[in-house]
Amino acid sequence: SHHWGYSSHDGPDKWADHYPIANGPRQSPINIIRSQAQFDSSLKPLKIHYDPSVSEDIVNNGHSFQVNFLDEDDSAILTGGPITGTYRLKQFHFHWGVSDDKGSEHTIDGIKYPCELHLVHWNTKYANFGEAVDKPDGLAVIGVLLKIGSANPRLQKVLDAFDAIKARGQQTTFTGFDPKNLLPASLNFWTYEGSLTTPPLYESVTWIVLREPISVSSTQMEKFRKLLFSSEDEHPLCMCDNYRPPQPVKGRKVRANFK
Ligand SMILES: NS(=O)(=O)c1ccc(C(=O)O)c(S(=O)(=O)NCCc2ccccc2)c1
Ligand SMILES: [Zn+2]
Repeated sequence: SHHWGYSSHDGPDKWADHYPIANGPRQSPINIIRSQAQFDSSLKPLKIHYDPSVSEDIVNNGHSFQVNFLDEDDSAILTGGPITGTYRLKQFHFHWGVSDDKGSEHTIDGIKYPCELHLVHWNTKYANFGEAVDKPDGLAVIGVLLKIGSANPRLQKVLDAFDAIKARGQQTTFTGFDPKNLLPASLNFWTYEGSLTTPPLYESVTWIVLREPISVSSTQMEKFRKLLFSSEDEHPLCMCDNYRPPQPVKGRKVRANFK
């Protein structure tokens, strides 16, 4: 498939050339305007049960790095919130900026955060991730915003793996990691119907964006920026600004499970 990226010649403004859905009716991310979010008392609490033993490896895929999970059974699942049924954790990854003033995909009242964590889950009504990925109710992604503050010790194991996955295509084992430790204390969330934020941009994601950010220090962010988009034998390109800017809401409702 066509190579895409985040530079001026292959970045978000060019994605519609090969992925026309980029201009579709339910694209992500969006700017969440807090005053326009509607409290919905019918939203159930989010239930997140992650068995840490099913994390598998950490990979530099050339546009971010991701921690992959074994998803052959219901060891790491998401239920409740806006979704019906059971969704299995497939992977988590991040998006970040070249400086602390940008990097998140979702913005809150126009505020950009330096980084955003995405935990990708697929609906077990489908046989596997590949079957679910392009269905309107196929995926549920939890978004967690990171804001500059004290160093986050929960991120340390991830940061320590970066030397082994500096370049595109590199991977290393990454077992026993519990991403529940990356979540904030409160599971209050906004939710809306959206899409993948990278090509193929399928409109298959129920987005669940947590209201409470987690902390990350500037020093820790500098380590994210030492990763490379490029492979070992290419000219080194800093992996940063790997975020898509907010997309038109096109009449969609954003609901909140809190007032
Ligand atoms: N920002 S996001 O949560 O929307 C997202 C970003 C990247 C990816 C990815 O696979 O690289 C994914 S993914 O894990 O959902 N994979 C989507 C691409 C894909 C399609 C079909 C088969 C395999 C991968 C999601
Ligand atoms: Zn993402």
